[in-house]
Amino acid sequence: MSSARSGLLLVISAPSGTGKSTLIKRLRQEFPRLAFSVSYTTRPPRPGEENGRDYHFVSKEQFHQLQVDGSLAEWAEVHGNLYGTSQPAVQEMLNKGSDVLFDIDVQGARQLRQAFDYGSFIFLFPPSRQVLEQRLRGRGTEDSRSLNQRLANARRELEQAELFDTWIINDDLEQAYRDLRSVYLAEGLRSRYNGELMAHILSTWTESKLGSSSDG
Ligand SMILES: Nc1ncnc2c1ncn2[C@@H]1O[C@H](COP(=O)(O)OP(=O)(O)OP(=O)(O)O)[C@@H](O)[C@H]1O
Ligand SMILES: Nc1nc2c(ncn2[C@@H]2O[C@H](COP(=O)(O)O)[C@@H](O)[C@H]2O)c(=O)[nH]1
Repeated sequence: MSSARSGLLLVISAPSGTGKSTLIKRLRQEFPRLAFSVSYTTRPPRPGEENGRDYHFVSKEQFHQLQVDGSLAEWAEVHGNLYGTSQPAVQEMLNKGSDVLFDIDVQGARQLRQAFDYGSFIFLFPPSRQVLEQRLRGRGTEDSRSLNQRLANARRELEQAELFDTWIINDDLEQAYRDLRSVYLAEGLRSRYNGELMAHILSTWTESKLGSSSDG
């Protein structure tokens, strides 16, 4: 017997360059049921990024209007740009029963913790500062100002890792993916059954116990 459940919220945070997007991409390829919360940002697109798929790229004025309209479930200034989660888009995905994945910073995760009374909050650690810097440099997307800002912010973000339910070290990519996948599957299992179903099972147990005592 199964019961209806609303979608899961899977919130992933990490210092810039740790590998969130890389792992999220793999998870979404394996689990197409997993919807992605496409954020708004005032950051300019990087080569290869697509408006509406990676982000909704907006001006500061447009972002401000979204704030005023109350359309953002959370928002934050991250590495000098504004980022925010679309409240109506997330609501629509949850209403459809989709599981929703968020790639957001620690400030945003903190706000989502308050906005929703459930969800699985995952923090990814880079194996070291040196490796994080290598990955950011290797990605080749940041100018030196942005790179330094992202590295400077990393320490502050790591210091807030206690906010999260699960920590995963993204050293070996295969291992990190297996860990992330396991967390997602375990969350699905945890939310599959609700209190009503458990009460039903308990009630049948009580009845059969009464039956056996009258037999004996
Ligand atoms: N386990 C890994 N081993 C080696 N390289 C990795 C690993 N994970 C990710 N990378 C590489 O590190 C770089 C940064 O990864 P990615 O863009 O996924 O980081 P991110 O956390 O999403 O960063 P941002 O927050 O800036 O969007 C990429 O070039 C990616 O290919
Ligand atoms: N608080 C929020 N943070 C967000 C959101 N979308 C992305 N992010 C985080 O911003 C940084 C930088 O991302 P980048 O793509 O410019 O490298 C990273 O930590 C993201 O997780 C959001 O909607 N809200």
